[in-house]
Amino acid sequence: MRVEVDQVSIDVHGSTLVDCVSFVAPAGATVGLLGPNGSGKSTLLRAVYRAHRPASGSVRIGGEDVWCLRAREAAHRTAVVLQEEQREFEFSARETVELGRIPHRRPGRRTQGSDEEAVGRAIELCGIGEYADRPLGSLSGGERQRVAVARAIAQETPVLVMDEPTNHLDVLAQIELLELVSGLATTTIVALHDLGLAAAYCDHLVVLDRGRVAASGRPETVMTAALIAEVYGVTAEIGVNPLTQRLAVHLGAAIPRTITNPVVQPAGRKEPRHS
Ligand SMILES: Nc1ncnc2c1ncn2[C@@H]1O[C@H](COP(=O)(O)OP(=O)(O)OP(=O)(O)O)[C@@H](O)[C@H]1O
Repeated sequence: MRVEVDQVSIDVHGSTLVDCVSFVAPAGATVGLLGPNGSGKSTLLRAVYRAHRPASGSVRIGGEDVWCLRAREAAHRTAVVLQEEQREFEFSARETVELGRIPHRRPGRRTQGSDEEAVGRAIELCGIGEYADRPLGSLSGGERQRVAVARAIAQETPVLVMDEPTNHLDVLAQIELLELVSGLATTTIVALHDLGLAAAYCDHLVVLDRGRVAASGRPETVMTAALIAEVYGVTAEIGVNPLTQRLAVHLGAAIPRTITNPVVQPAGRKEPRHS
């Protein structure tokens, strides 16, 4: 299902955290949302999964504005994996994955066969069968993260929103997760910090810088040394990974900042991150 983010601006306590952001995630695409700490990725994602109403602009999923959908309809369209999920730690991993089926249940109805199938499939896809019956509180951060992904997959939505899902994961688990996500038929919007993984596994990248889109497009066009220097302030070289033939990002060093007397900046003007 296609996701259209159209001129979305988000204000919190009088500050504009996301400023007129637009992009389209075609049906089935994996879109990587990049940007330094505090650039507005999580805030923008909250508008996509209908947790924060934008001050202006719209998010349309399958052509419908998410704020015109009832909560249940929205939960049928979008599943979410957040950075640090607060869950009931006494629930088992399997019970946590079963929570993904709640939007599919009629009030008062028991679990159906289709629920069990979806949960079983998600547990297998995410490789969590070994500890499916252990309480969440006894699992490592990485294991809990996989359970959160399995819960979202069990929800069987056409759209998946993930906020830094590779946190806590070892290198193998990070690669497995991105291979899994990029292979799903769902439209996925995923906030990532690892530029190499984003370039290698996403179909489209959107780079935020201080709440605005600094670049958007296919990884080959977006992921340039100039963009990384401008947005992150780090030297970089872009190449091809000889093992995978995918795009590779080699990071160099921090570019020294030149301080240009911030005291005399006119009100409202943003100081360049680097010069
Ligand atoms: N409720 C709030 N009140 C005030 N400022 C906020 C609020 N929520 C977020 N911010 C600020 O908005 C900016 C964007 O935050 P956001 O969490 O969206 O960034 P991010 O790109 O996801 O960052 P990170 O990569 O560190 O997770 C930050 O400077 C943050 O401090």
